[in-house]
Amino acid sequence: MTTIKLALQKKGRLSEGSMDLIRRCGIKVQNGIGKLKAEASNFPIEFLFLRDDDIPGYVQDGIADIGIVGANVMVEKDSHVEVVHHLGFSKCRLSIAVPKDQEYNGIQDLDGKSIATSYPVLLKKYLDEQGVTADIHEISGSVEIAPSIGLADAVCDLVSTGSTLFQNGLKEVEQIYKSEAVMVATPDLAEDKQAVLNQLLFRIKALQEAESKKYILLNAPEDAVERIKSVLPGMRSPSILPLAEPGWVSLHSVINENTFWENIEALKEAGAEGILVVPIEKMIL
Ligand SMILES: Nc1ncnc2c1ncn2[C@@H]1O[C@H](COP(=O)(O)OP(=O)(O)OP(=O)(O)O)[C@@H](O)[C@H]1O
Ligand SMILES: O=P(O)(O)OC[C@H]1O[C@H](OP(=O)(O)OP(=O)(O)O)[C@H](O)[C@@H]1O
Ligand SMILES: [Mg+2]
Repeated sequence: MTTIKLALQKKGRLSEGSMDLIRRCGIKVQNGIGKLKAEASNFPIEFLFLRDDDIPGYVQDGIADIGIVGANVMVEKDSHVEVVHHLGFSKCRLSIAVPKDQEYNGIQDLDGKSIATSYPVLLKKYLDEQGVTADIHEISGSVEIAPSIGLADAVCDLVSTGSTLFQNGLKEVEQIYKSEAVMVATPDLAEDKQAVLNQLLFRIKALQEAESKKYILLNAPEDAVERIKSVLPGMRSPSILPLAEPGWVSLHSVINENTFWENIEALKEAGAEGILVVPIEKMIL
C-alpha cells in the first residue's frame, strides 16, 4: 500500500497535540529522541519531524504529502496548501499588545509607531485593512520583550492564557487572527495517497465526534420513560432493557454532555435513578 508522508512539528506547542492525536487514531510509532524520520508499524504513514515554519512549504512542494501546522503559520507563509481538517488543539490568537500603563484608544494610536512581531504578513494585512501605517519590526522570538528594551512601541504575538503578556507588563488591545492546528495537504494529492488520507481523517473525525458526547445509562420505572425522554431531547431513540425487578427498565443512550448537566435535576424528578455517564472513545455515525 502507498505510504503517506506527514510533517509534524519536532518540538513545541503543536507536538504534544499532534502525537496524541496520532496515538488515539491507533497508529503506532516509535520515534527515538533526535530521530527526525519514523514509520508507523500498523498504518501506511511516515513522519517527518520539522520546524513548524517549514511545514507549509514542504507540503506545498510535495516533500511531505500532509502536515499538521498552526493556521497562523500557514497563512503567514502564504503557502498553497489545502486545509483538509480543523483539529481543535493549539488554539491561540494573534494579538497586538502595548505597555499596560500606556493609554490606548484604538488602532489609530499605532499610526507611525513601531511594532515587533514574528508575523509581519498577518500584521501588515490587518494594519492595511485598518488604514494604519506602522513600522513593522520582524523578530523571530521573545517578541514580548521588545517594548521594555526600547526595540518597539508595541508587539504583535500569539496569546493563549495571556500570562506571557502579563509577565512582561503588556496589555492585549487588538485580536487580529484566531488560530488552531489544522491538517494541510499538497494540492492535487495523488489518488492512492488521498485514499490513505481519507482513512486517517475517518479516524480523526470519529474521535472528534465522540469528544462532546457521553454514553448514559439510568434506571427508571416503566411509566417514567416518556417523561425522561422529554427531559433529554438529545436522547433520540434510547435502548430500553428490562431489569430483573418487575416494572423497571434500564435506559441507554448517547447524549451531549452539556444537555446532561442542564437537565440533571429534571431528570431525577422524572424518576431516573442510578444514573451513569461514561465517556465514549470513538463514534462512527
Ligand atoms: N501559547 C500557545 N498556546 C497554544 N498554541 C500556541 C501557543 N503558542 C503557539 N501556539 C501554536 O503552536 C504553533 C507552534 O508554536 P511554537 O511556539 O512551538 O513555535 P516555534 O517556537 O516557532 O517552534 P519551531 O521550533 O518548530 O519553529 C504556533 O504557530 C501556534 O499555532
Ligand atoms: O498567552 P500565553 O499562554 O502566555 O502564551 C503565549 C506565548 O506562547 C508562545 O510562545 P512559546 O511559549 O511557545 O515560546 P517560543 O517563543 O519559544 O515559541 C507565544 O509566542 C507567546 O510568547
Ligand atoms: Mg517556528
